[in-house]
Amino acid sequence: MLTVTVTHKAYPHATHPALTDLHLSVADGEFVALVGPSGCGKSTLLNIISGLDKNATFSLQLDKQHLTVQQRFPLNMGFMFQESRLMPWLTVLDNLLLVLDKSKQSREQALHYLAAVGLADHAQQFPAQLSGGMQRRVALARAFVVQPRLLLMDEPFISVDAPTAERLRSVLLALWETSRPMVLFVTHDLREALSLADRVLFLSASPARVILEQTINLARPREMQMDALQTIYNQLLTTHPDLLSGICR
Ligand SMILES: Nc1ncnc2c1ncn2[C@@H]1O[C@H](COP(=O)(O)OP(=O)(O)OP(=O)(O)O)[C@@H](O)[C@H]1O
Repeated sequence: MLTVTVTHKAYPHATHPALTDLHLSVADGEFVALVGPSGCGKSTLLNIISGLDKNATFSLQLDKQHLTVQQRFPLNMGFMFQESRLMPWLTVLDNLLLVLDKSKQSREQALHYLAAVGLADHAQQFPAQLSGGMQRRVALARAFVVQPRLLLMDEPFISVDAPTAERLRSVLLALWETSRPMVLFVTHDLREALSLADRVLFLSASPARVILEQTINLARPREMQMDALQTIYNQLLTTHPDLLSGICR
């Protein structure tokens, strides 16, 4: 179990803190979606957890052990951002090897994950030779190739067309089912959150707090359970219309 508490985060010269007293936890093997309005602090939160942002007062506990910034390696974190963030001068394979050591075993592992996302035949191509959806699949493979215990995803399927996003979500779930890392998945999109997560945490406007939590006890793939999903969706919209303002429904 990972427990996160952000006591205070303010950007220089900002009139208000970006985050105060935000608390959440993720169980082993759990897929958690974070849904909240634009600007509430979702990316800030992931940056703090990842260690990219060190200017915050916060605590991370893994199985009740406090983790300092230097001690995060047990989490073996994988990342996926709003853009693919591939190195354009490296081949697809080398983009994966960048996050691994240079052993023969790593190369095999990278090729294994490229095959798992359907890109076995594209290992020697450069990112610019791939479509946007294929580049996201490379980014997914790169996130999983480190065999993360924690995966941080910041709106990874934003600005791709709906069928491509659907395909990427099913690739993500297939990868996740094989190793079951803890996932924190940020999205504006309530339907995306409900289709993926075990638990959805709804965040308030800035500074973000968890104001509602919804457990989704439905087997995956959830396209087979549209009626049950629609019921949860309708209940949320009926019972919490104010909380869901600013979220894509
Ligand atoms: N580098 C920065 N310097 C100053 N203020 C920042 C910086 N990054 C973010 N902020 C501010 O902090 C607040 C939280 O931003 P953040 O990007 O974390 O929100 P978000 O919920 O991820 O937004 P979105 O959903 O639009 O991506 C916002 O008010 C934003 O303007």
